[in-house]
Amino acid sequence: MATLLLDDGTIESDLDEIVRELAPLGIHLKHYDPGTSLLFPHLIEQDTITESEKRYILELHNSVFEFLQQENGYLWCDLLNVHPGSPHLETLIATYNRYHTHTATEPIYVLAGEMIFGFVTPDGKQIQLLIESQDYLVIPAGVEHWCSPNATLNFKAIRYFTTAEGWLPNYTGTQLSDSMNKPR
Ligand SMILES: CSCCC(=O)/C(O)=C/O
Ligand SMILES: [Fe+2]
Ligand code: NI
Repeated sequence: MATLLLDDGTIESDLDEIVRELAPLGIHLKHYDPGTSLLFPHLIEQDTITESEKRYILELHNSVFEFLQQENGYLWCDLLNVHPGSPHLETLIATYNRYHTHTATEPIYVLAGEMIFGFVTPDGKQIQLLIESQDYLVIPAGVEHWCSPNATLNFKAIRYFTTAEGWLPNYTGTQLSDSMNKPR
């Protein structure tokens, strides 16, 4: 289940409260737990997944989540797998852990593991959202965010795309706030 860290150090774990905090940014967050992870438990627990295993997971996932593609007009999706042995892991982390926007919506459904997203609220405060398996997050085009795996470096998620080129980061230069790391 998702967890939200507010600028003043408050930690929210109530989904309705987190949804309320994210609403001014137009960010959508749901927790869909249709049991799809039971369709391929052994696959999402292993670090590496072969291309044919990815296709198998995507096929089963899409058979249950077809409504997401129909409701939102997603054109295609892929399975992102991050694990401690991922090639070019440092590059992937450095690519996305700086504030950026996309010209397209960034929808993501978490299959396993955790990922942290950072956002700037309309009043300029910075918040951090931890998403976990069965969380579905949709970041609207143009909304500033960064993202990074947590210390486990494990994350498997379905990424949906509404454009052919996918999510190209446009960096904004906003500095990550260190207010959360200051002693209280
Ligand atoms: C968590 S998805 C992988 C990183 C990415 O594509 C992105 O845009 C994060 O904001
Ligand atoms: Fe992004
Ligand atoms: Ni659940």
